[in-house]
Amino acid sequence: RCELSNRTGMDSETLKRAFLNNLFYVQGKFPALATTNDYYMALAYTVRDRLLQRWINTAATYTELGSRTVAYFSAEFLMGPHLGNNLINLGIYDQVEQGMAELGLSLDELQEEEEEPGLGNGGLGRLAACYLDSLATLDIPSLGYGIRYEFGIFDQDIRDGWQVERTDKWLSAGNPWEIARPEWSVEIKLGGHTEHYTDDHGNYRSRWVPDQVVKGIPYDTPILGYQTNTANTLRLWTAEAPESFDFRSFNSGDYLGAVYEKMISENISKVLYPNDDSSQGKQLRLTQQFFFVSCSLQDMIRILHGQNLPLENFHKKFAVQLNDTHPAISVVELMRLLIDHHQMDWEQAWTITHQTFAYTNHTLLPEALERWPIELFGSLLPRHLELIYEINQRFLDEVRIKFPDDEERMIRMSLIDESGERYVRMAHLACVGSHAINGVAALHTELLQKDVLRDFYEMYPHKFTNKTNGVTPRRFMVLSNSQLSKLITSKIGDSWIKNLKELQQLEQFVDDAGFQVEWRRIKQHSKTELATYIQNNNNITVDPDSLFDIQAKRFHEYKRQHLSLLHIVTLYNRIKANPDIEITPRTFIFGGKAAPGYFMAKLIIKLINSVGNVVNRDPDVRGRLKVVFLKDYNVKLAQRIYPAADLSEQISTAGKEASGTGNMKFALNGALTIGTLDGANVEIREEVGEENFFLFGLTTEEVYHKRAHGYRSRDYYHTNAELKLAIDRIASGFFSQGDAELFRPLVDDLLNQDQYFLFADYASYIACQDQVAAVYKDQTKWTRMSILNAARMGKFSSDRSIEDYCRDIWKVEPVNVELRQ
Ligand SMILES: CCc1ccc([C@H](C)CC(=O)N[C@@H]2O[C@H](CO)[C@@H](O)[C@H](O)[C@H]2O)cc1
Repeated sequence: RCELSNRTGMDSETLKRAFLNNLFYVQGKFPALATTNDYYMALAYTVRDRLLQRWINTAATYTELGSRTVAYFSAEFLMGPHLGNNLINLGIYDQVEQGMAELGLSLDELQEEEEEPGLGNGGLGRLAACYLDSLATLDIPSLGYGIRYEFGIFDQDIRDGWQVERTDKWLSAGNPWEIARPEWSVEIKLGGHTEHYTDDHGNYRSRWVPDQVVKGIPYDTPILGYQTNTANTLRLWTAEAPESFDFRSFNSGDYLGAVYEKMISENISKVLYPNDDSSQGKQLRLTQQFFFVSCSLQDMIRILHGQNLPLENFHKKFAVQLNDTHPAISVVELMRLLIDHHQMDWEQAWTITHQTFAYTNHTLLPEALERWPIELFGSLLPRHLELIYEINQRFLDEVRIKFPDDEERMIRMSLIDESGERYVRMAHLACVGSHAINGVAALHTELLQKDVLRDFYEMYPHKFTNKTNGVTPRRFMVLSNSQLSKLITSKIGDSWIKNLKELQQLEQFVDDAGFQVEWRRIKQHSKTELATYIQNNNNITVDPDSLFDIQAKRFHEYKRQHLSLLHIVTLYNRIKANPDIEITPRTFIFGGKAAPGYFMAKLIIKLINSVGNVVNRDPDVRGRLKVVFLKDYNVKLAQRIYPAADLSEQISTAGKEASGTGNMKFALNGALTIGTLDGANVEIREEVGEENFFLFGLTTEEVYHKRAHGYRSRDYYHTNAELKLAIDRIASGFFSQGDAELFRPLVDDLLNQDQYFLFADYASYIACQDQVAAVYKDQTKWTRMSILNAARMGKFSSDRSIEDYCRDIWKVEPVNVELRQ
């Protein structure tokens, strides 16, 4: 018992003792020799013990009850650093901070030591992480299933203004937050051919004879809820060769051959594809998707059997959410396992499959919709291709009945794209194989139903619902903005952390001068913290009193980072035209990675740094404008940025950003939003009130209309003097030491295509920004709007999103976990 108490006690003394114990017995170090990493590891293991107690009790409870479980299938989980989040959810952050201080250590510094698991690109991966936090906090039995990439999203360095990618060796110092479970390894097949035979009951049977077998090893990470005993599991798969050494080849002197299998297999979970929103169609990517899906489904069948539940109840036990099309092969793999491995008949297998899966679409961009060449697909997954043909046949029979004599529709809806080298359309497979389909914001779901998935909406209107995204207030408020959270709690208590709608109660203090001063002081504090970070990392001095205007997200032309650049150049031109002009001092802060192969996105990063080099040094500017590019934007850096923002840039072309989630995190931290009516901006504006939102730009309908009726961006260039001056300034080479060629591709694209309507939205954007500058001068008004923004963001908690999924799609109930051991 005392040993147990020392490993589960939550008071500062016990924690300190356990910490020193782990430094000694786990790290094998004593203070004189210990490195910061030793201290971090010792603390991590101390916290892990408290997690394990809840983890084991949770698993025991679920096993006993055979609880219905949500399985969240995602190729990406952008978890962020674990230490701080686990301290918050355990409710021991302050005790540990005090304990460490008493030992002469800084908890902040120890947190800095943790390599964040960057197992995702952006929005989709981070949403999965927020959802795991909410599932546990709401006591919903759930499993996250994905890939344990050896190398996550690349580390971004900036060299001479250009993005440079560095390998993300996140596991090099070990990972105290995971436990390997080799005992639950499974094997998956790849390649080869299929054979068909009649079994001794006269049934027509198929078998898959692979030409490669790979082992999948699960690594489990506990996901603790906030102030609850529930700790769910994130199960990530690593690929290994079944035999790590082939002695036969070795003995025949073929040393390379001896480890060839090992190398090939391990490549499968080697690295995350760094593309965000454009499918490359690489074989390894499909192999990765099939690998984790097959491992996960086999694992779920093992769990079912372990709880003596019949396979026929698979869909009763598990609700599987497909996080975009990346795991869509699941539909076929479950059919194969049920029919080929468990001799189930087609109808029953299909009923179970259809009722198990639900599909979330996260993007409208055509280039992001995955479709696999039949050739590639069939060579890697020959049995699955056969099953897809069968699924397609039966599906098209259904379509023909509902829409007779509509060949066009058949061709449009088929799982097979017959054009070119022929392709498998993964979004179609996901729609046909799922009982529910959802978009991630009201406007996005509407556009899916009206456009991208229109045929499927007409075929299955009952399947479609909207599930507006959300974010976890634990990491993005309590952990990353503790001062603001403490102020809020001091006014309305702390139950807002689990019931974000309660933030609304802050409205009663909106005109309370003392509260306003406190609110502004805390924002100022966060801005000063970020200013220090910028000084240390970018060697740029920024004024914390200036308006912090921030755009932090992946680089993509539809997100229009180059539109806010046009604003910066416009302000600069105004100053150059009249240095005494009255301008609200602004600090423009950018953060975000570009997919390594995305030339235009990388050129925009270069342009930001080039404009910064000139503007930040120009004496005429007198420090009134500063441009900062914060490198290596990730979850850890995001936690520094959201609390320090005055203005949140959400300026995508209407109809392009499915939802956005950064927009929610900025507003929850008191930033005001300048944005278009796109994605979740629409709902944010509805909640906070149009008078507290800086709206500009074309609506989705107007964009459709302009695109349909021939849009000539050059006309805007010729009719808007400030726009022309800004473009000419860039085109002249002024920001590139006179090299007019450098940014020509960007300028030419805007003058000739401008497929994202920057020029069409320029005037209204600039006018809106001038309005922003005017309001910022009235700090009382600004603070009032800032308080109202945060107070009215309750809807955008990922807890609300998860409650919607549980009610409408997963039909799953919370399970209460007692700490019995
Ligand atoms: C195949 C390459 C690839 C990789 C990732 C993706 C993701 C769907 C891109 C993504 O992260 N989409 C973002 O998802 C967020 C969560 O729903 C939304 O808030 C963003 O608007 C959407 O861009 C598409 C294609």
